[in-house]
Amino acid sequence: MGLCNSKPSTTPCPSSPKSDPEPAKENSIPANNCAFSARDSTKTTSSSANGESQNPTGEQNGKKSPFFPFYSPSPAHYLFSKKSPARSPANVSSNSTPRRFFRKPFPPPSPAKHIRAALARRHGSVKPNEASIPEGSEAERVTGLDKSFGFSKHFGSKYELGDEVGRGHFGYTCAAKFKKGELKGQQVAVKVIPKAKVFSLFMPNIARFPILA
Ligand SMILES: Nc1ncnc2c1ncn2[C@@H]1O[C@H](COP(=O)(O)OP(=O)(O)OP(=O)(O)O)[C@@H](O)[C@H]1O
Repeated sequence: MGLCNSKPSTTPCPSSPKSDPEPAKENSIPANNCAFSARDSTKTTSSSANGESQNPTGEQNGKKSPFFPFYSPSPAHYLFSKKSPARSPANVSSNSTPRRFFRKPFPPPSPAKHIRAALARRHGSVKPNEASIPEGSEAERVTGLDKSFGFSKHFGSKYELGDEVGRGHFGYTCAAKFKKGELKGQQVAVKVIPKAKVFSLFMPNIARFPILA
């Protein structure tokens, strides 16, 4: 399929019947200017007067594409055909990478661990931040800090809560003072995060868990 844009020549078109002894007349359309000349020529080459195929490879070249109902020069149909070496079972088994299904290296973290850790902290069976390793001289400084993050029941007995000094996304910050101990009277900032917000944000699946509610 195509349009011939060349000038009309005096040589006869191969698709035109050979039996026509006279050259094309002026008012007739020249053979080279005719549309679909390639399709017509395919027809003429693929069959002869005897009905036998003159072009043995013509059948393969003129094969219809599986995607288009007409002739396509694309070799795509060969890839999808059973003759294609890419589809042969021998090549599939020997050359292709075998399919392997790997297991996940680690299981996904269970929310139950967080619950168990919170319970352990609450009941004192596990020291808070036991796994953290202080580095160098920082160890001495860190030991003085209260790192028992969590939900302290005795907060009110330790600190005197003051005014709110600011707000964040998760909670608000208040000024507070130590009530007793060595740090008595020292002012600190206490960040208050409502329990409901913590569990709804970080652990939405166990927000209504009865133990921590
Ligand atoms: N030690 C402090 N002294 C004085 N003001 C403070 C202190 N800590 C926090 N604030 C005030 O509280 C505000 C909120 O502090 P916060 O740490 O909650 O901020 P944030 O990290 O943005 O919050 P979030 O993590 O919830 O998004 C701060 O913008 C600041 O104004």
